[in-house]
Amino acid sequence: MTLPTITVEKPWGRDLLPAPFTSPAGQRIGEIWFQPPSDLPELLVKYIFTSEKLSVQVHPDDDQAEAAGLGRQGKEECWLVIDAQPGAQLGVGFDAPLDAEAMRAAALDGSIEHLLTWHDVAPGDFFYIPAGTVHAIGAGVGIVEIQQNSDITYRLFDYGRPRELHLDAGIAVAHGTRHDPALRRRVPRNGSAALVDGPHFRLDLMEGQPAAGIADRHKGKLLVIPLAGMVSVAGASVQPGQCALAQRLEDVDVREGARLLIASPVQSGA
Ligand SMILES: O=P(O)(O)OC[C@H]1O[C@](O)(CO)[C@@H](O)[C@@H]1O
Repeated sequence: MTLPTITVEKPWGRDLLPAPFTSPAGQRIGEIWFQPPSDLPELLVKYIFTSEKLSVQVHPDDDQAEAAGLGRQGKEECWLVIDAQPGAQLGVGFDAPLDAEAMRAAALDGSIEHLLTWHDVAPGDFFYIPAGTVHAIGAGVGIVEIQQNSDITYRLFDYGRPRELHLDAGIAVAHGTRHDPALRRRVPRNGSAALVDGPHFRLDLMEGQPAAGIADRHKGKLLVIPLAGMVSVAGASVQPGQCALAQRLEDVDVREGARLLIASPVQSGA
């Protein structure tokens, strides 16, 4: 089953989207969401296309989301860069430790942007962003984002745009620390790679038919996100730019040379 999409306007989005996406005239689209199916509600897949920086922001974990009365899921997310203009960057974690008071002051005067660790990025760069990591996606990138199905973003700084900030809530959950280098990597141009192994979901990049071992990681329903080439789920073609629900990995057929991401939730206790 191919998931329905929602196009989301964003002040940092683009007037023109890369194929196969199209932007309605006069709208600045920043995100394409694939509506989570009712029988796999834990994960949300988005494409993100930027022309300006996103807010400097942070997300809560499961316990913090629940304590705030915002649902049972926090928001851990990960990004695979699929296109990047020269000089495009992602800001993740801080260069040096920062306490809550200094973080608040830096958010208020905007200097927080310069305290983040900014990474030059290219297609194939992959980042896992645990809840509590202060981050900002930069201008001129295209990203596939796989995240817990939660829409809780606490904005700490928004470059003066007239959107709501969430300083108290954000600083309460933000870690004033560096991003763990083990949580980022450049994935190979060819071949398969296990990208995320919990705690909330598993994510694999696959080329061609599933390699041995992948079936052990994705035992139940999964989301299929083709990046290039011919992929089908239960006999129905799924194109790059689409996302489909598969009942099981055996239903996914991948033609030689095709590349795709597959994602499945980690059930608690699994
Ligand atoms: O508040 P902003 O700047 O629009 O950013 C929100 C977006 O940022 C992300 O958390 C990515 O960092 C998206 O999942 C989310 O939709």
